Amino acid sequence: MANTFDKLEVDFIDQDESVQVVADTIGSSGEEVPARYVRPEVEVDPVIVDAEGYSLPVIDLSRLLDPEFSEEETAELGSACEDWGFFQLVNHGVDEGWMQQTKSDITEFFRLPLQEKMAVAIPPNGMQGFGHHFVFSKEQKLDWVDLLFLSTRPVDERNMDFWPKKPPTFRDSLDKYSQEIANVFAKLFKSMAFNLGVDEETLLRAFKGQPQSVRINHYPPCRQADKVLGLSPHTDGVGLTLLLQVNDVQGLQIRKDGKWFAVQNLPGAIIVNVGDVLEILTNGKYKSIEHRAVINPDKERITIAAFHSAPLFCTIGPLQELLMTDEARYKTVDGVEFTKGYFAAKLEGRRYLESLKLGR
Ligand SMILES: O=C(O)CCC(=O)C(=O)O
Ligand SMILES: [Fe+2]
Repeated sequence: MANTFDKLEVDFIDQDESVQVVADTIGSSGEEVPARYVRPEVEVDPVIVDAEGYSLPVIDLSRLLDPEFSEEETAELGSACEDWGFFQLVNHGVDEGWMQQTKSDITEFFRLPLQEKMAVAIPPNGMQGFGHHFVFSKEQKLDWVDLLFLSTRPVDERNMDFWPKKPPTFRDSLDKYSQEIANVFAKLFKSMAFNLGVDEETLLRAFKGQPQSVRINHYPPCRQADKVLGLSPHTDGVGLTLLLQVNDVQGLQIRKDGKWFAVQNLPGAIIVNVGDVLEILTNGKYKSIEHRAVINPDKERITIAAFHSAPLFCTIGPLQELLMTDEARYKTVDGVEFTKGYFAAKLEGRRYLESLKLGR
């Protein structure tokens, strides 16, 4: 069955080179970084480290679910989504065995010879598979990353052509991981609905069918790490993102008070962030915050981001229940328009969300 991403098949972009592989070409060599990867801003941008009195909120899922503590923890969750748009989730209950298996299968996939990874290469103008998204000109700046992007839910919309067959356990472990993460997502949404004072069903309806996709990021090391970016600054065009670091190399930075805050991922914690769609649904109460990924000079870094989106064929706008007490701060658009607008703006270095804001 055709997947939502196949339906979208990016007709709005003319890609000339869908697969640009960093790792197997220039990743570990000591040569000069090619000009199209050089980002002069990385060296000069101010970065906040933990010691400066900032610390990323930590939310405990077991407390959210425990009647004795849930009210207190839900208030913490709300503040984290309002003030930071990011938090670390501990005691999330994701099966440790599957988490480890997923991590080792992902690592093994990226270790395969290029030829074998190309078996699931992103086709021209496609979204799913291994490679690099939206490479459409020789002048365009590129991120220092090779990714594997897959649509994981609804299950019957998966396009297995892009799911690696090697290592042999890859498909099974990603399937289980996707289910575990979908469960966490549903629990978080329940608490968020409570915090927002809206009916749980209303919020879940906005994510009907629980569409989920994963972006598995492989950031090769780079001798001149302060000249490149693994992922350039962006916000996620989805509801919620759950990010797992596959190895213990840090690299995520988030926008805080005009500087970049370097996240120190707690061992085993999942990093959760609010995306543009949730900012719109909550009428701006929860914030979708800009973030980026920096590169390590010696070590590769691997992460898996699970995106929970609104279905493509739906409308995205502030929840009606919130508009009883507040005026709409964002336009309502349909899912296809939103997705196209998000990617088109991103390629121009703009934020689509800004053009949806009302009353400025
Ligand atoms: O790898 C990271 O630390 C960030 C990943 C991310 O922001 C994304 O995939 O959207
Ligand atoms: Fe992101």
